[in-house]
Amino acid sequence: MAKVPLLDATHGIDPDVSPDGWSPDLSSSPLTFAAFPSPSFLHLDPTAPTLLVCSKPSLSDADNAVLTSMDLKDVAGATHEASTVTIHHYPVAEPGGCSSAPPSSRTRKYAPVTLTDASLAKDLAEAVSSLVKPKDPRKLLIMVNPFSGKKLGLKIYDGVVRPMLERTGTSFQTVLTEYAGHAEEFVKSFDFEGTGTTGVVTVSGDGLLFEVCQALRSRPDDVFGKITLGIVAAGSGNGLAASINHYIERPTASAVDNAFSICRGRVVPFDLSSYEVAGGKKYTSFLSLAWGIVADVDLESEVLRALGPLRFDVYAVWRMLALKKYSARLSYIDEEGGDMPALSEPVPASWTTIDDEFACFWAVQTSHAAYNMYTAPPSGLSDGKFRILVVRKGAGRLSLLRSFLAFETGDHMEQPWVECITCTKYRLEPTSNNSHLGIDGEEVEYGPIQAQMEGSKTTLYA
Ligand SMILES: Nc1ncnc2c1ncn2[C@@H]1O[C@H](COP(=O)(O)OP(=O)(O)OP(=O)(O)O)[C@@H](O)[C@H]1O
Repeated sequence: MAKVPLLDATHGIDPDVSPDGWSPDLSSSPLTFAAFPSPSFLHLDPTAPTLLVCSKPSLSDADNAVLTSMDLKDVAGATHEASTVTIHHYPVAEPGGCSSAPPSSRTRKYAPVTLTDASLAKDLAEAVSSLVKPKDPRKLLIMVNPFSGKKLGLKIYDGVVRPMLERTGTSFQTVLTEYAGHAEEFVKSFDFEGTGTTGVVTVSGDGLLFEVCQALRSRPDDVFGKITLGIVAAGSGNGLAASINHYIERPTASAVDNAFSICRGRVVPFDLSSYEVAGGKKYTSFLSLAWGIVADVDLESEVLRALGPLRFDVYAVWRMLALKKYSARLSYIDEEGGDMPALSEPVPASWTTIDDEFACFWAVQTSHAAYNMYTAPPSGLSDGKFRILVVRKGAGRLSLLRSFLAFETGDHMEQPWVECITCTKYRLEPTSNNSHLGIDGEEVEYGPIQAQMEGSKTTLYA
């Protein structure tokens, strides 16, 4: 079968046609217009970024039938082996019937095409790949926690992430963490520049990415501004993955979606914040600070880890029945710029201060603090604010229980006993010594703590 002429892919196509910045690079190369033996033909539709498998070699044939179509937004790449080309197509499953449910996660659909000769297969695979691959050369450092959540980290890596990275020709190196602190040690001394590494992706819960961030902040080379972070959900809480899913407007997105975004290289600005605890130790955070009942549920429920995400619900009920009194001084301000006072000094007079008992205290900077906790509906991934959710004393167990149930939908924002404080700097000084402090789900030193929003210091695959 003869190779049919090239279709000029640049002609008549608006490169900005895709509303969310996923427009393929249609200016780079015309797509080879290749003949399949069936007989069917692969076209790039000149009016939309779509690959069409048609029954005729020319789109202009009036009686041409479109056998199948693939939106380029859903194509991760194409590979070839001998004369077979495989187009790696990951469309989003639409809800069935008349359901009004939102589209769910991506699933892989094979589009294997056998051509008459290997060089044609190579041309076609390269042409499709060049349309969808990120423009800049990339190399990713993938860190996998085999013990995240229900210990599915390795399975998700081997079953989803590694094959997709390979299929899309993404360059990467992988480290399986062997103990808590391994990722931090590794990243601290990793040669990003020498290896040409441009991104760090964890296949884990939020905890492993938190570890990576502490290593990145400790480096002298300000590497946050030079790399992109990514996460493929494999943990128990998965707050960042849930926030990304919310950002891309697909709440049920899965590890396949996370990996797809990483392979396609869609990058968005991402906020980081800086925490300081007594003694001067600092932490970098991307998610939350929990104290009081929220921290107790998150950190004390570690003993129920075998239950997976259910451990939070079981422990929350117990903690609410045996409710403690948590008292603290909370000070905050919502201002751009300005320095943070030393933790040992009083806060400036311009700050607001509350001395009280708090049934709940949860400071978050993304929409979701966990996969089922839509804690801060106004927050995105980079809006430069903390949202502190506070329930003060007097609300009672029943109200608190109603808030915990409402966290899943965000309805707590309508409850009169829930305050949502928006700020860029805050300090929490616990005056009761009966709880924990957890940054991004990881326990830190108990005592006075203060935080400053640093804004979009880095980027994130989303
Ligand atoms: N090989 C390992 N063995 C034991 N612990 C590890 C290992 N690798 C990493 N860790 C630690 O495990 C902790 C939890 O990891 P991770 O966040 O991946 O899962 P998770 O706690 O189940 O999820 P989430 O943080 O979303 O609730 C982290 O503090 C990390 O330091």
